[in-house]
Amino acid sequence: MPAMVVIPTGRPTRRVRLDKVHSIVCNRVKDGDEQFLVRWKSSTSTGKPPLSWHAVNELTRCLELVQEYLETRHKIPAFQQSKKRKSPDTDIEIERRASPLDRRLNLSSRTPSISRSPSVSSTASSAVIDVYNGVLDSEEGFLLCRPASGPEIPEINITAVPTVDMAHAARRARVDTASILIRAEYTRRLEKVPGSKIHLINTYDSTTPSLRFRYITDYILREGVFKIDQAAQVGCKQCSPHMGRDIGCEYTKKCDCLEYAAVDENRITDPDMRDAYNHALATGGSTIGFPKKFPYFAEGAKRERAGCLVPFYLNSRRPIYECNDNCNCGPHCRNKNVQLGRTVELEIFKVRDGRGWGLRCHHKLYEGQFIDTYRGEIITDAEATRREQASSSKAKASYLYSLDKFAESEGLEPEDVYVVDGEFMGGPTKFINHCCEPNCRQYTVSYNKHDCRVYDIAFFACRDIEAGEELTFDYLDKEESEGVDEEPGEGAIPCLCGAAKCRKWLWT
Ligand SMILES: C[S@@+](CC[C@H](N)C(=O)[O-])C[C@H]1O[C@@H](n2cnc3c(N)ncnc32)[C@H](O)[C@@H]1O
Repeated sequence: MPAMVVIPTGRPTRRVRLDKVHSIVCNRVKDGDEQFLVRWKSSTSTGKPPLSWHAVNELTRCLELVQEYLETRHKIPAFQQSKKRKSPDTDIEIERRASPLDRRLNLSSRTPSISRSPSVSSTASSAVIDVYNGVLDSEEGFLLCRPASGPEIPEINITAVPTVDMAHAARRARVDTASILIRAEYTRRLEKVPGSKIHLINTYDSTTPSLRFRYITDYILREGVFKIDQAAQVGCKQCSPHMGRDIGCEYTKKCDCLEYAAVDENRITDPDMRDAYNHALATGGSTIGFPKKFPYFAEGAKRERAGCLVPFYLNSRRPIYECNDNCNCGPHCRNKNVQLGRTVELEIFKVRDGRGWGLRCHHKLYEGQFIDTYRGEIITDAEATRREQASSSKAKASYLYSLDKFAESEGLEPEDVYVVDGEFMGGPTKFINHCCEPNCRQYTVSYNKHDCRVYDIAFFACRDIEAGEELTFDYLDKEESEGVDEEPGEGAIPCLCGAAKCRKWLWT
């Protein structure tokens, strides 16, 4: 019995399963359909893994692979074929010779494919599926391909795919439908992100940010990372929701959450208290019991300032301590802001000058306004080093954030510091580009003063920002006094921020 190629019938949509696909190796237009050559995963390592052509609407479950292929399509390696040998896709060869495009497509669809003999027309689609090195099968509406051999099955060595002709045709074939599907999938995912709407805007080309990225709203803790359980968080016990204006913790001397917050020196008017405070400063003693600076403007401030970070915190590096669910101050305490999540509408947009994608706000932002947090996987320092070394991208460092704010004060060794990796999982703030004169800044926000290893990194506007202006922050984020090296280090990326005081490198 000859080996079979089974094409499922009777199902309107056949979908290729992501977990079965190794990669996409080529594309073409056939019978008006944008098609992609799927390389299937094979249990045995073979130079001849199963391959088959699929219309893009069969690939909606593996669009990230289609996207990755399209991003490198212009540089797909073409393997030189011997003059005598025929391309496995003779029709593509014809596509290349003829012109204009429509004629090429018509011709190609009329030209018999050499692999037709083992393929069977599907009732589900007009397209004929060319299958190489394998047998195509259906399983509960999904397509699967398994390795097989036999005289009826055309064989191709994977190292010969794509051929020069295939690669040539692939580069010129239109991929509009694939681009639309990829964008629609990304937009669908954005719509699921909690909080105000996030738009995707690209007036520049047809690309979409990577579908490999997963939107998350909370950290994902990886192996070796421990966070103090929420139930064990210490809350403020002396406060109450009704301490005057029903806004929770307004007596900052009482609030246990603000125990370690910055002291409000202006409110130390009593001479004895001033002496005690000066003594604490001189000896590095505790500042518990002194009036503390409250981080956010209250409702009594100008309407647009309510909830914004006060200048003291905005211009300093002091951590912000917010109240938490175990506090007595109630849900409306004005010391709960970052933890309530993003309220501003954002736009991920394609930047025209080679910096990739960027982030901007759909409406005006006010100085001190909270934008969003940086999210990602929390990994150990060792894992961060491993990922950096394994990454082929020089840009990897720009997705890694050390949670080292309290390392010095708490005596943490560098290897005990956790790192947030936001490259493949995170939020829209992943798209904030660097600027040497930025309009945003990142701040440490803690909901649990006893956890010095896990806290939030929150972005706030450091000046008023007009609607549509790109949001940026300084990737170096050094203290004013630290200074910046002039010479670029290994892996430094030239800075394209265009600021008058540009340091020329993303980091040095
Ligand atoms: C955290 S990502 C920011 C989002 C990124 N533009 C994207 O498309 O995904 C950091 C990367 O963006 C690029 N980038 C950000 N700011 C830049 C700048 N000022 N100059 C050049 N490249 C920049 C660099 O490739 C950097 O590694």
